[in-house]
Amino acid sequence: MDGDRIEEATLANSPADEISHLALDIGGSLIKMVYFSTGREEEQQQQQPIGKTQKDGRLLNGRISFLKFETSKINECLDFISSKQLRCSRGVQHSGFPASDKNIIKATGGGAFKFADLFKEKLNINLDKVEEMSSLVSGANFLLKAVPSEAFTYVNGQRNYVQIDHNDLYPYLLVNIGSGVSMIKVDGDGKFERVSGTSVGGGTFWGLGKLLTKCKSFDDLLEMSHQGNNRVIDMLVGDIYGGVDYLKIGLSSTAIASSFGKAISENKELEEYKPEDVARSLLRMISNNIGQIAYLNALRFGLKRIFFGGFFIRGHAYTMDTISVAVDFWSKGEAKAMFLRHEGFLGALGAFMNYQLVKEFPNSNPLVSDLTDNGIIDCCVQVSS
Ligand SMILES: Nc1ncnc2c1ncn2[C@@H]1O[C@H](COP(=O)(O)OP(=O)(O)OP(=O)(O)O)[C@@H](O)[C@H]1O
Ligand SMILES: CC(C)(CO)[C@@H](O)C(=O)NCCC(=O)O
Repeated sequence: MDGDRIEEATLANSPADEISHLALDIGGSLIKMVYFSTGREEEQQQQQPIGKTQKDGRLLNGRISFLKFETSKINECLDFISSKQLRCSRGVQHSGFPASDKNIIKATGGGAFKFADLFKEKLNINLDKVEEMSSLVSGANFLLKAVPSEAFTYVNGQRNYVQIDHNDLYPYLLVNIGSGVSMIKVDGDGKFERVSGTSVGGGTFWGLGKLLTKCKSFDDLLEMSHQGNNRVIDMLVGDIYGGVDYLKIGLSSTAIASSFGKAISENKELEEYKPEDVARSLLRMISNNIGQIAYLNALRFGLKRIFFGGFFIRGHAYTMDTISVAVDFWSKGEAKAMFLRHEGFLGALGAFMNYQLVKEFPNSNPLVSDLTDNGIIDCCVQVSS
């Protein structure tokens, strides 16, 4: 976790950068941070992509960077902000952002309520709350419209990037798999409805996985699941049907009939199972379940595209594969599961969009297409002069 934070921070924020605006999504498990930083003034002058002052403000080049912290270690996040604030306050004048923004941070997620007093006490910062579902939606819409190659399908171990037609984006189902899962029908910019949710989500995988395998980190649990074999613990159709398929109801002998079902008949203790196999069955059970509920909601509203976000996915091949297969299986190939490269940052990005700074991001701006894998989107924002 620390490694992630430090690595991304170093990459994202060179000494010359000035952080001006920062937004947070403080969730049940993780705090996601998105911030805008500019280069030095000389660089700005050299780089102006459009090179002109707009009637109502000026354009600044910059980059949006992404960081995450564990919510249980919120002090790390406070320390990070506090260390950047010095630079930020110089940057406020330097970049031309209004000074009044200095002590206000846009924040979404439950922690924007829970930790508001802590931010005030420790940093003298007021959290300006942005509603969680609307943040998720504006973050997803921003990424889908602004960032080329943001969305992809995952089929047979292959990522296939999807070109999004801006005129044909809506409606879609957004499934955000955080600690819990929210399912949102999105009909346009700011037009959405949370149609379903489930408490069996990323927190369940991490919580149960930690108890059952004694692993120390989420990434270790994922890695374990990668090594494991779910057939050791899951009861398959073939286990019940003596090795044959049950094709009349569309189930092959290798389909899971009952997640963790073998643990009953085998009469073994937990210690007798390999943690890797437990992790694999757990990941499969939760991913399948989410894929199925997502499909049912897509069916309910006639939606063909389902975008999956949230930090549970973590770009993990087996997770994406299980979700894709579940959606494909239940929809008989009618609905498509799609994933997002900035999966975990939808809410934080949405809260950031609430500053209404980013004016220039469509594909026409060449800087935007320069998305790197280390958590930075170059962009151009418009500020009042
Ligand atoms: N380094 C990590 N530490 C903890 N959980 C992680 C980590 N990486 C991925 N996860 C997974 O991501 C989930 C949290 O995802 P996310 O940050 O999107 O949700 P959240 O905002 O914390 O939750 P909610 O929206 O329900 O409040 C965890 O429950 C876990 O399954
Ligand atoms: C409560 C939230 C929205 C907090 O992010 C999330 O954890 C969630 O959607 N949980 C699922 C709750 C339910 O719909 O059963």
